[in-house]
Amino acid sequence: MFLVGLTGGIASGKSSVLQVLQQLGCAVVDVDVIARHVVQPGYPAHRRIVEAFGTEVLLENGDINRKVLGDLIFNNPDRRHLLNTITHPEIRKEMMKETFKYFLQGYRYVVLDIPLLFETKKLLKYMKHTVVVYCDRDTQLARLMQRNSLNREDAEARIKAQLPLKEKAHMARHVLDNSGEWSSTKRQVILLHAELERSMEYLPLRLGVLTGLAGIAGLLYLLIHYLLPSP
Ligand SMILES: CC(C)(COP(=O)(O)OP(=O)(O)OC[C@H]1O[C@@H](n2cnc3c(N)ncnc32)[C@H](O)[C@@H]1O)[C@@H](O)C(=O)NCCC(=O)NCCS
Ligand SMILES: Nc1ncnc2c1ncn2[C@@H]1O[C@H](COP(=O)(O)OP(=O)(O)OP(=O)(O)O)[C@@H](O)[C@H]1O
Repeated sequence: MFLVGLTGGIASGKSSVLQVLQQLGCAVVDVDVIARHVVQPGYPAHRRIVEAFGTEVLLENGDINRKVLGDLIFNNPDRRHLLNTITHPEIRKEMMKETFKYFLQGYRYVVLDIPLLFETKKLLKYMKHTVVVYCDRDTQLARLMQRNSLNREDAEARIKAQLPLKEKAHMARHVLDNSGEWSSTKRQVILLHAELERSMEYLPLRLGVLTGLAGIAGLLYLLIHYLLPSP
């Protein structure tokens, strides 16, 4: 099985792309969904967030007030780092569990939507393919302000909390440009899916070649050690 790391910037369109890949039959893991799961009341990360940031980051029902916590961390790198050290190990554990379940189900590859793949770098070495969902800065800002009902300043702070999207695009093996119409992005996703599927066709071939080479090495070993007369 191999892993495909899907990433991008805040509101660049990762979830929308992931949804299409899921509809096409891919095994997908959404790290933002996991990040919401591991901070529910009763989970260790929830307790540690309250210890670190105080009860003002809680709603009346005990859930994390995501708007308040977001405003606290997106404007302050130290607080952001603190939240990351609390949540990221829990997120990674859940991610591994979900990926392993797909492995047991026989999926040949899993697409993981990891917003901070290039920032934290911890998971990069496990990704056979990296995909960046890119859009130009003005479009990103406008979509973020609209989706999260944010003013320009707060939206810019959220964008600045991540590596520039252009830099991420340079680092990725595949780039999907989501600056334009959604129909254009969808076409790019379908082409990417076809490419990932094709790359799997070579897997049995590679396994065959490796098995063949191992067989030849074994035969040579037998020949040298048992069949050839000792000098
Ligand atoms: C700060 C929180 C409460 C804000 O919640 P909110 O519902 O407003 O946003 P949501 O979780 O949907 O995240 C939206 C996007 O924000 C960006 N983002 C989230 N956390 C971070 C972070 N620590 N640093 C930089 N960008 C981040 C990502 O692009 C993400 O896709 C939440 O994002 C959070 O708990 N973050 C810490 C966990 C984390 O790092 N998640 C990112 C995936 S590893
Ligand atoms: N091509 C597009 N045209 C118009 N709107 C779009 C397009 N692609 C995405 N959007 C909208 O932009 C917003 C951000 O998209 P999406 O939620 O998929 O991004 P994301 O990268 O997953 O965001 P985040 O990780 O920050 O939650 C959504 O409101 C989505 O409907």
